[in-house]
Amino acid sequence: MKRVGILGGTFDPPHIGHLIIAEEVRTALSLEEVWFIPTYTPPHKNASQTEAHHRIQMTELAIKSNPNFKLNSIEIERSGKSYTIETIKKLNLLHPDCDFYFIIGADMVEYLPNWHQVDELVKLVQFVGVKRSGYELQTEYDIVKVDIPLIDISSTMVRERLRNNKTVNYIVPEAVFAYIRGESLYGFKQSN
Ligand SMILES: Nc1ncnc2c1ncn2[C@@H]1O[C@H](COP(=O)(O)OP(=O)(O)OP(=O)(O)O)[C@@H](O)[C@H]1O
Ligand SMILES: O=C(O)c1ccc[n+]([C@@H]2O[C@H](COP(=O)([O-])O)[C@@H](O)[C@H]2O)c1
Repeated sequence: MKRVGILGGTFDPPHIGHLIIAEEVRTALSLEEVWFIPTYTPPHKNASQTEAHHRIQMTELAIKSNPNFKLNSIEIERSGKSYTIETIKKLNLLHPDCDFYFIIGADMVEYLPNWHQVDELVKLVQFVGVKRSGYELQTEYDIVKVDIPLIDISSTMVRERLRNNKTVNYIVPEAVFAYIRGESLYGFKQSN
């Protein structure tokens, strides 16, 4: 069986935290690939203000230098609320040769009890949790924990910095920052 990690996310925008956790888990668990799956509408947040096509493009730019990272647009194509159980059922059907590992930060680990049909979901896919500042990795569910360096970066922080015209150089990959500037996303106005 091919061992494949999944990193689902709103990626609004993608940042180096996403790339680091994907690579740390990939190497720690000997996964062949990690598939980045942008949500259409995240189940637990307000709909993103950033159109899906921008989030897809930015995710593609973020992962392009890593041959083990792939973009999968299954949730964007499905539209509506991106319940993970629907995605996993579909992926299991489409890829019977793959064993999937769904990577989540500790914020999502804490939230797991509220996920749609979680008791069935945890039987269909192996969750992998990584630490995140301000959240506990403790859970009643049978997840694999991978120890990673703590990365205190979030898309919220990136959006906030851009709104205040602060640079996000090195916090997001260079090509993503160039895309944000080119498309004038998040209210960023280039002054230097
Ligand atoms: N710095 C980080 N450390 C660990 N996990 C992270 C980090 N950033 C994101 N993740 C995890 O990556 C997945 C996708 O995250 P998402 O795209 O929502 O980014 P985010 O930074 O959490 O966004 P926002 O700030 O808008 O909520 C989630 O499982 C989240 O927990
Ligand atoms: O299916 C659910 O109920 C569910 C609840 C919360 C989060 N998720 C998934 O977890 C991933 C991270 O979510 P987010 O919104 O923090 O980017 C993304 O793939 C979401 O679809 C899924």
